[in-house]
Amino acid sequence: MSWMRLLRTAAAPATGGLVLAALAGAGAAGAAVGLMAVSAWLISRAALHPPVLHLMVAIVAVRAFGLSRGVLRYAERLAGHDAALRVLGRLRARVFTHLAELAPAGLTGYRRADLAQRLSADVDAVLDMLTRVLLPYAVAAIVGAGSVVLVGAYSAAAGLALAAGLLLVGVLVPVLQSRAARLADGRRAPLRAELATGTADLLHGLPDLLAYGATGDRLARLAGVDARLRRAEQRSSAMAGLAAAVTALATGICVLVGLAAGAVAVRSGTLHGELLAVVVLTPLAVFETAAGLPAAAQHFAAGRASMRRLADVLSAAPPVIASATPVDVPDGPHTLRLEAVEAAWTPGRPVLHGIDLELAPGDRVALTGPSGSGKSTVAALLVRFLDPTAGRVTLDGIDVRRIAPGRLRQIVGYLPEDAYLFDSTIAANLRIARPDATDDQLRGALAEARLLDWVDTLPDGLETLVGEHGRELSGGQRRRLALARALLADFRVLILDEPTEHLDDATARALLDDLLAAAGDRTVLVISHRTDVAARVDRCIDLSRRAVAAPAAL
Ligand SMILES: Nc1ncnc2c1ncn2[C@@H]1O[C@H](COP(=O)(O)OP(=O)(O)OP(=O)(O)O)[C@@H](O)[C@H]1O
Repeated sequence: MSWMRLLRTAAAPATGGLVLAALAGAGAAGAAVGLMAVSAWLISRAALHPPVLHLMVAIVAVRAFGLSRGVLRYAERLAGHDAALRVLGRLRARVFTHLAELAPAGLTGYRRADLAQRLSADVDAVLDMLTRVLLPYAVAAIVGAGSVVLVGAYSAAAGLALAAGLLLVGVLVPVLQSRAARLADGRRAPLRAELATGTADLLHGLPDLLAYGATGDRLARLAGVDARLRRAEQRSSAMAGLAAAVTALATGICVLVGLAAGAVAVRSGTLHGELLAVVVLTPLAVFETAAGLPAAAQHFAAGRASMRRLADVLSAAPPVIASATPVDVPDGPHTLRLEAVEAAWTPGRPVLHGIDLELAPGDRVALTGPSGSGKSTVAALLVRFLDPTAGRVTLDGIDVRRIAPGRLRQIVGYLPEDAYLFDSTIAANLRIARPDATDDQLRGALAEARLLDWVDTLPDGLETLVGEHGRELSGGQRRRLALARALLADFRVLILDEPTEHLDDATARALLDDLLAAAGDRTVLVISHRTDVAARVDRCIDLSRRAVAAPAAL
């Protein structure tokens, strides 16, 4: 998808509001030009001391232009921002939804901070594109054309000079400036992303960097990126200054040309002396409207770079595509199967080869194998984070590609090793699984996960804050809380990925026993390195004998 198509489709629903804003803006700028023209005539005419009644229409017009300018400017801001903020809201939701569709397999090529940047700053750029680029250009085009006709009607030469000055300030300078800004933005956007990811990396890895005394090196690298970014910003500011200078120069030249051409026309009798001030002063007001265009061109260059980054994310094909006509799967006991499955996260680099696996209702199966043998990939296939490149995954005999992903994930729950805990309360973390759960239901899930006794000792109970990434909890408590959340969701099939990783032996054994007891009659697939898991399950599958390196029959 091109950035232009993205902008067009994003702005299409707000066309009415944007047209209204452009008309109001043109009205406001036109009122400023009218105010200048009529005032110029009024002052010249009044100098000749005519009866005041001859000036009444002009006096009323001055008041009308003066009053309407503010009202119309307000209307432009209101309509323009209302339309642009609606576009912004819709676009942010669209980008977020697409990122959610891409996650997790489709996002491996992106860095988190970079994605956060796209979702915030790059989406915000659409607001600038509409209110600081599109509207100023529409307003300047309408008012510029009208003013050239007005001034040209009195003096063709002054009209031509105004047209040339407006083209210089509104088209030539912005085009040159946008070329320069494109070069600067080509450098600035990646530098900003590098600074954001580098800062996020530094913050996340601070304890380790401090431990190894490596902070200085990281800070120096970030300072280098910052310096390059500053230089790019300075170059872009210098261009803005140059554009402002050219605008001031063009305004002055137009006024002088208007004065010379007007004086000649007055002398030759083709222009009434009272109108000379109109020809000379009107361009001042017109250039006020055009003066914002070079800045608009800069916003355009920055906005286009952001829109390209968004178009790039939005063009990425999701790793799994939901069926347009999904098959319904009724509640009840479910059987999951992998049939001669091959899988790859990256095309051409298979991770699994010829895998068959059946999980019948109530089965307890352990999946073991060395690191990298594809255990988590099997889990990803079962919850359809990834589709097989060959073979199929079925639920009750139905290919999971024909089932709505949301429905499949209501039935099959995946508890990753690093299940995310939000920086909120215990209750809020549990209600992610079931927002309408009562406190009693939360307590029930905590009791099943053997965490209730501990929660009851806390002064704030369910309302206790768990800290960032659950930092206030021990490793075992974090796993149990994540398990309680999965139990609350009431998945019929539970996939537990390395539930006891990084725990000491005694804690790991107790947790594993509690996990399996809490799972009740659910189907459970435990992914684990631990050898003692085998004794606690019905069946044990060792992936090392079935991975790509050594494909073998089951
Ligand atoms: N989200 C992902 N994106 C890209 N490649 C991935 C992703 N997840 C896993 N892989 C790759 O797939 C291969 C198998 O990884 P997987 O995590 O399935 O193995 P594992 O047996 O679960 O390993 P571990 O025991 O270390 O967790 C690895 O080479 C890994 O790099």
